[in-house]
Amino acid sequence: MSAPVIETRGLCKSFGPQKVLDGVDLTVARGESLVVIGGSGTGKSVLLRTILGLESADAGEVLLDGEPASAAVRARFMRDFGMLFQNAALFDSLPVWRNVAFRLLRAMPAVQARTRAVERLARVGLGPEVADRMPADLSGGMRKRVGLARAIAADPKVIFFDEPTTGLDPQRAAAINRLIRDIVTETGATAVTITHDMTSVRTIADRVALLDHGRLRWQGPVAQMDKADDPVLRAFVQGEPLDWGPRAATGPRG
Ligand SMILES: Nc1ncnc2c1ncn2[C@@H]1O[C@H](COP(=O)(O)OP(=O)(O)OP(=O)(O)O)[C@@H](O)[C@H]1O
Repeated sequence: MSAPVIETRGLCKSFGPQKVLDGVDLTVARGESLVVIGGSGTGKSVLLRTILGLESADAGEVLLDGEPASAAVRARFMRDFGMLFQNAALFDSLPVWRNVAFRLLRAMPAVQARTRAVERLARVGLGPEVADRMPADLSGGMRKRVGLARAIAADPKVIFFDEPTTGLDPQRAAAINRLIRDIVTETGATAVTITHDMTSVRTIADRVALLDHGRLRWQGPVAQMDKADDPVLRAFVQGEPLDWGPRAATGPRG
């Protein structure tokens, strides 16, 4: 069996006195679609950033393709990596096609990069007329599609999706979820998604990991998520309200 594409061992990260990651052991197998869920502020983004080397861990390690994530290993990993950012993170001064082709333009002539960008736009349901528009002229759903086209432009083997449905209405969110699932299946890419949108989880995930209080509290195939008897997972999946009121310390949940 090949080494996991991503593995974290005992990953810890604090900000001042706040312990955000407290020994996270995570593996992502080649070709699987893992969705990391957890409440707001539970450290999902910090976990992603630490895997990518944008934050340094206080303890523990990250392995990429089975090797400790040195600068050289990260550089190799990033060559086959694509990411859809939460707010699509498009460059507002560049037309759509240049956003999509941003990395391609370093590797091929502009004409070829533009052709590829138009193909990728088509894959996410956007016509060639969108290629020359500016990001500011697009709706939120279109921007997200452009972000997705950019994420897949260079045929990545690993794709991260950071809150892919944030800011979209339910129908556009469902369309993005479907696109992500289809693209991941088609390309065989390894995918890691962070979200608290349960519709995304059900559409995108092969496997689910619940982050809670700095640790992975539950992991398993998406099909087992509804049968699991972990109370924190159940509360999250069913969207039970958090108790923030004055009774929270002493009274029942509610
Ligand atoms: N650079 C930083 N400096 C200080 N605190 C930080 C920093 N980055 C994150 N944190 C804190 O770490 C905690 C986890 O943040 P993180 O963004 O990972 O949460 P999240 O699970 O992704 O939340 P959400 O679902 O709301 O995006 C939060 O309390 C946040 O304030």
